[in-house]
Amino acid sequence: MTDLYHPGVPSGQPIWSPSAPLLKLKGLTYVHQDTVLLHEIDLQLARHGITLLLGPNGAGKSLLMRLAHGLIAPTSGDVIWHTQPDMPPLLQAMVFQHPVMLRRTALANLTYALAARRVPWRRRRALAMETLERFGLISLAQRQARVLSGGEQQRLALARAWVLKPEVLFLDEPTSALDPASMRAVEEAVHAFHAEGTRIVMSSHDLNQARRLADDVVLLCGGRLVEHTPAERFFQGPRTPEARAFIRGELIW
Ligand SMILES: Nc1ncnc2c1ncn2[C@@H]1O[C@H](COP(=O)(O)OP(=O)(O)OP(=O)(O)O)[C@@H](O)[C@H]1O
Repeated sequence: MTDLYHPGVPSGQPIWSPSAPLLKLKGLTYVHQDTVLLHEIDLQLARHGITLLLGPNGAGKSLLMRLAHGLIAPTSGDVIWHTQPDMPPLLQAMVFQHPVMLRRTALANLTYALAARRVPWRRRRALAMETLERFGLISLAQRQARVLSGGEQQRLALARAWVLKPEVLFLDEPTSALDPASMRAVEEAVHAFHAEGTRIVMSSHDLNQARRLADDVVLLCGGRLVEHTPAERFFQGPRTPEARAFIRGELIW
């Protein structure tokens, strides 16, 4: 954690700076049964923006997000969130590729999340209904969440994240298997989160989507970080042969 401390300040006193990276991954490595799934990832993410994780199947995108989100522990290396001193940890949420819904109605999935956040019960229903409306789900409020279609569940998962007002949101391929209208709704939601100040990190296989959404792009391949570049530069003139091949639609491993 030493580099979160200003070198000129005695006794390691932390210096808060809004321009410092929000997240640093340092030498992040994840090994499962002697197989190295993530190799010494060094990555710094700015405080604001939308980061797209790209890469072929099995590149390690989900693993990277689960490690950063704290769902699993790295074998070695560090996940360092640079937050203001004396402030509570950042409020984070993650929406999975196949969201897990509670065995309750769509509405109750949201009110339950609000209860877990200790929102007073008098306010929960109104907040949940307002959010369902926003995500085009109001007509499904009383339907069991687990019988909703894949696209509806994705939107409900985003709505559930929305009511939590997270400061950081990880999205794991949130539009895979969605029809064009649902995909557009999810992308609008991503923009809305961003407009509310939520830091977004998401994975996708859709290069057009990455072009539409990304401020910066992280390309992973075979558990290694190949390139981390501002989105415009990534699409106009990627630095690495792997990134050039990936944009051409060629397989990279
Ligand atoms: N808990 C785990 N135990 C063992 N292997 C795992 C585990 N989680 C992920 N892996 C392996 O790690 C590699 C990276 O998986 P990950 O899900 O991160 O890939 P991805 O880039 O998100 O792929 P996709 O685009 O197909 O979703 C894969 O080879 C996967 O089989």
